[in-house]
Amino acid sequence: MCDKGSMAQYTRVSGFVGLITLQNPPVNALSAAVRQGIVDMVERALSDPIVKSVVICGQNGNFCGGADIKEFGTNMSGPPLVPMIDAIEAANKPVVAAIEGSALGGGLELALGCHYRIAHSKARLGLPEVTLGLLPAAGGTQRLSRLIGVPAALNLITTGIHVTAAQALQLGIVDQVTDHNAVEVAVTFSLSVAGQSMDARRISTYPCPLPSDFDALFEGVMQKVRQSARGAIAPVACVQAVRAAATLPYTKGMEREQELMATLFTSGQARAQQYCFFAQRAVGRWRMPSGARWETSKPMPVHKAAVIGLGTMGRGITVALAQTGLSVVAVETQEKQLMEAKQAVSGMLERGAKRHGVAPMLDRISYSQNIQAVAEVDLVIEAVFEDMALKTEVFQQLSAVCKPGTLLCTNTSALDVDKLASEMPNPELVVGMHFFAPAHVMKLLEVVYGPRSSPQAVATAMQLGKKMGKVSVAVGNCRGFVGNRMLMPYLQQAFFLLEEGATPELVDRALEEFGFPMGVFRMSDLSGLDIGWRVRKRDELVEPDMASGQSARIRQGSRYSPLGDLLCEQGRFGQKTGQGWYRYDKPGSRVARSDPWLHSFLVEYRARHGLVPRSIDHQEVLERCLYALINEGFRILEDGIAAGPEDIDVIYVFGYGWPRHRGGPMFYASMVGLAKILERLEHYQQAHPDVPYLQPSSLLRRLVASDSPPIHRWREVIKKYQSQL
Ligand SMILES: CC(C)(COP(=O)(O)OP(=O)(O)OC[C@H]1O[C@@H](n2cnc3c(N)ncnc32)[C@H](O)[C@@H]1OP(=O)(O)O)[C@@H](O)C(=O)NCCC(=O)NCCSC(=O)CC(=O)CCCCCCCCCCCCC(=O)O
Ligand SMILES: NC(=O)C1=CN([C@@H]2O[C@H](COP(=O)(O)OP(=O)(O)OC[C@H]3O[C@@H](n4cnc5c(N)ncnc54)[C@H](O)[C@@H]3O)[C@@H](O)[C@H]2O)C=CC1
Repeated sequence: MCDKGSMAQYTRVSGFVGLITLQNPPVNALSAAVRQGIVDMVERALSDPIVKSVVICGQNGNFCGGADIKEFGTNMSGPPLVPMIDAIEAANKPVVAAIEGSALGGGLELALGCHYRIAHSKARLGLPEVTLGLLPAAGGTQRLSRLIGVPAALNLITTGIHVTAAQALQLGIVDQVTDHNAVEVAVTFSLSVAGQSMDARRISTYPCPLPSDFDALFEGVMQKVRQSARGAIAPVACVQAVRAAATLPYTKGMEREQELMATLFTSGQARAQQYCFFAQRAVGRWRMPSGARWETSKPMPVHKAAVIGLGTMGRGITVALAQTGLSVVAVETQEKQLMEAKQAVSGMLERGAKRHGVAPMLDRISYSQNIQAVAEVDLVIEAVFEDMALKTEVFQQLSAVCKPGTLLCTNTSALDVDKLASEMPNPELVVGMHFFAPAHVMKLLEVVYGPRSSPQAVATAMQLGKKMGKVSVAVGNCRGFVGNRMLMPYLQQAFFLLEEGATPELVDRALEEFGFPMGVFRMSDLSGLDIGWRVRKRDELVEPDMASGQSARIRQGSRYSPLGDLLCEQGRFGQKTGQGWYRYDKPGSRVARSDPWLHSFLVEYRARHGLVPRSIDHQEVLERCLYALINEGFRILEDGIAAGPEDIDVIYVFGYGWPRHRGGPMFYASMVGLAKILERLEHYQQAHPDVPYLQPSSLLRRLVASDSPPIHRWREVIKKYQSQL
């Protein structure tokens, strides 16, 4: 017997079992139609006298990815989840969830309403609502706390992590894990408990086990989430909801869960985080200005890869490639570096393997000092010093050594990828693969294409990035690509603010309160001040100890702050030298302390240049630093370097610590209001006419003139703008 009409299919199997299958590909999200289907089919199964038990599963080996996130911004209709799940729990016939694939968010809440949960060994379970700016408001906070206890529930709900079936069994979330067909196992099991009372299986009736150190536990977790979430409200609400589970009867706890969800549901933070969810997926559907795009570009197979240069980046890239299962040839010319790299790579692989309970992939890597060793690889990632002449030489050697068709990638952070390609016999095989440090940890990868890069080369780099677990974004070739290019005006404004009266502490505090894990000066100290100094020297911006007065702060016709150069001249390179914008107890130590020397230096510097310090507030810091960065984002869109605002936002959230609950710089601009951003940029530009970065971009003006359309409609305006250029 079978009813295929709705988005929850009903079949009677094994004679007496009502099997309800959710059907909403690709993840069986609980859309209004699916919820209606479940309500109808559960009612049907429970009222059918022949049916003794019920099994709920998902189509195509995937239980349920939770509520349909696309519905959140709309007028939601259809049956609500809470009464639907309550009705399942109240059923007088056993209801068993057969979990294959994912049971996430509302999907897991649905399973928690069932009397038993049987999971396939490859299944993943979790309550990831916090990552969408929400909390599990279909009873998830109340039932999970009762089922697995408060500490474990807090961990799952405040982090949104997915657990494996084995971990879920250990925690007590599922009753059984199987390597066989989970639906068949669930059907057989459901018949074995048919006719029994389900009173002891209704989680909502369980008492919530209280930990002995109750207050200390909640205080500790609250402190932790406040520290790591930096202004995000969802993790705090999650802790409050679990606390309600621990202190209130179930119905009161449910009321509290709903109350907290109501605040989150309509918040800007939830909109921002849900935007990020879809933006992260949208960047995979890349396109190039030539019209080449993801669907029509076939990646080349990559089984064996090489890394050239085993410094900071090369080591991380080697680890990431090996962890993906590829064979890696790692080449380093300096013997000492090679020895150190071998040790470092092995250490990273062993630590990673221990964390994930797998074998380290040490035997996947072969080391060499000779570039001839890469003859048979499918793809090379070059990570030698940031020097165009050296990179050109290495690429020429690679062209001679590698088999035909090998893809040649550079990890340059700012050099001209197209210029490098133009020196090669096969420029179509050259792309940038710009990883972020540490390369085996950071999620972002910018795949940089030039006008000569073939779509196949871009597709291959994008696919490899995905396999490596990276969020890969295809971007055009320009100085600094997307991320580092936008960083320039941000850093510049931070320097100017110091000249005008701010301190590194004040600027950093404003940015950290905004949600960055580190302010611009603490971050610069961590990365090393010498990196920017070297770039500025190459750009001929650095002048030896200049005279005082205005002209000392003008370079190439624009305002310039030599503050960073002056620190470097003193050997203050940041954490590695124990001194930078802050002081550190010793070189390499991480705790940044206020430095009286730096404050006196700033006072003396301002006096020398006739600068009268003024009081600067957080608002000005945010507007000057962030709006200048956003303005450059608009220029990047104008130039076609990024295909859309989502690409920029994903780069900033995954590579630069932009707080996810603020959606990324371009989304943030849309929330602040484009007219306001334009007005403030015009205001600051009038005050600082010698700063080109504050000159509002034409695209920003155009968008404001078009009544500031919502962010998902910017692409239309950009396209029109570009066609008129
Ligand atoms: C499931 C995954 C792990 C699969 O991963 P993968 O295979 O890699 O595929 P993807 O590329 O990620 O996805 C494929 C495709 O599917 C889309 N998609 C995925 N999940 C969803 C989803 N849940 N909804 C919609 N679409 C989804 C994805 O976007 C892709 O499509 P594309 O974008 O076109 O490429 C992985 O996908 C994943 O992790 N998914 C998300 C899982 C998740 O976060 N689930 C939680 C969802 S939130 C939830 O369940 C909420 C609740 O439980 C609470 C419900 C209560 C709601 C009631 C509201 C009441 C509020 C009261 C307010 C009152 C206000 C007032 O008073 O007025
Ligand atoms: N360090 C960072 O945070 C980031 C750096 N990058 C880029 O990655 C590249 C490498 O940077 P780092 O790893 O920081 O440099 P690094 O200085 O730590 O390492 C470079 C390594 O290349 C080796 N090398 C030099 N010439 C070689 C050759 N011909 N063959 C083989 N090995 C050679 C050197 O001996 C050294 O071990 C640069 O282009 C840099 O701009 C990109 C993103 C972030």
